[in-house]
Amino acid sequence: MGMTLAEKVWADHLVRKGDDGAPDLLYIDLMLMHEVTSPQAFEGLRLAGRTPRHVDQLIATEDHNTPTVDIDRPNPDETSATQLTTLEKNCKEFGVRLHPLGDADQGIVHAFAPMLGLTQPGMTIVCGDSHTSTHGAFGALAFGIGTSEVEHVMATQTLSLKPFKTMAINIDGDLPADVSAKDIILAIIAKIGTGGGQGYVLEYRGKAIENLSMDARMTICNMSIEAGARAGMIAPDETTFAYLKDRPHAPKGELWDQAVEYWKTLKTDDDAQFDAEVTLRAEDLEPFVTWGTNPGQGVPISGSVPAPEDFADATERAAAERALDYMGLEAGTPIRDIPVDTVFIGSCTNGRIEDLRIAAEIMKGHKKADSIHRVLVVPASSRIRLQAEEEGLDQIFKGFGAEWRNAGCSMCLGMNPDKLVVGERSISTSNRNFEGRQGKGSRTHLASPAVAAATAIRGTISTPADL
Ligand SMILES: CC(C)[C@H](C(=O)O)[C@@H](O)C(=O)O
Ligand code: SF4
Repeated sequence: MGMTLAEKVWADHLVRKGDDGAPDLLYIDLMLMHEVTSPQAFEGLRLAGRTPRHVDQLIATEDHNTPTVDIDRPNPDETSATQLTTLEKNCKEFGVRLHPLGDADQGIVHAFAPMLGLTQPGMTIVCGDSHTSTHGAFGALAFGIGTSEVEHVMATQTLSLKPFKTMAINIDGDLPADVSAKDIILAIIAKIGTGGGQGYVLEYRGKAIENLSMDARMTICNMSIEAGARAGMIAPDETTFAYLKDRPHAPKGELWDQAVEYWKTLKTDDDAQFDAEVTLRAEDLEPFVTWGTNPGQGVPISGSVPAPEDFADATERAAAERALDYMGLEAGTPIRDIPVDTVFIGSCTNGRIEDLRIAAEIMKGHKKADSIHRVLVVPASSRIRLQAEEEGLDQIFKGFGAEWRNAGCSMCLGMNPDKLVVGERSISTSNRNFEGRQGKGSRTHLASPAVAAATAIRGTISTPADL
């Protein structure tokens, strides 16, 4: 029987097969690191008197605790400053490459690496971060790991783990005009639930996926974790190769030709069997917005806030009740009637150049609604910021009344100065809307850059079609 893409990458990295159901030992090609989940791993190595086994297969950046304004001044938050100086000291001591704040290639860990051509088809890639699934957009087997596993990979460049089950997510047909990659993944999570992908690697397939750009594919794979999956993958193709060509760390010359020959083999065999399959019709999709406190509590923008009794499952009903209370929403309220206070365009889900272009195109010639307190536009990496400035996007954002920021995780999570205050409601292009995610008592609605931009103009949750 044939093999799926994930099974092929797994087999190509098998150091040792586990006996009688024991975990396999898997070789890890690349580990990405940031300031939050690396200190303990470095300390573990130090205490054991070890050094990294392949230091050239490790690379770090600063992204979670970094400010996005006044980056040349001392970090206003002592804990954040300590996190960042600790990473700098550790990388210096152990010889790990680091792109710190202020470096031309600094950025969110899941944005800077693909842009450097470090993320390549067929690789195994890990990071102490749950959105490492982003890199599966290139046909890599990429997944988040815990701090003790970060230490294990530093010391051995391997990981002990059991193979993931495989789930095909088929999306055929053509996407309607105002439907984006973010809407696809929010619809998938709403369909299979935040636990639907538990133990699986999801392979996104079908014409609608093949027609997507690499930025859009990264948006989809990024949120695989929000469906409970370990990883998300898309088979590499000409779109992938064109994105990677001539990037700093991509293979060059003869090595490029050899790499592309191998990369072309990385697709699921026609006779391969997935453990599960889910199918959505692209034509059925529309812009999606979350109403609740997990990424699965979302509805099409034409819908309304559901009532707890709409949920047959008792657990879901109780979760909906709690979510409505936390979000301060009434069942039956049309999504388009919900006013927001703040708009955040950024994160490793939707902070790339295509996302900024979409938002700028919608915001051009408009001003932010008077009812909107703040619009933050935060590029996912410094290179993206420079690219956006070359294209004049920053001028559009500033003319609109938005704040144009330096690269970082920013308001995606409340771990740096970019936070919401209690009760403040945002429309956010990030990937999590948990209670307190963007700051204590914050209320987050997840949506695409197009919906965020249209909402910034109208003040209530909107799509460009509403302008
Ligand atoms: C800080 C890090 C461990 C965390 C994660 O991995 O999810 C963060 O990136 C997030 O998005 O909440
Ligand atoms: S942008 Fe958000 S989701 Fe992505 S790595 Fe940073 S905190 Fe995590």
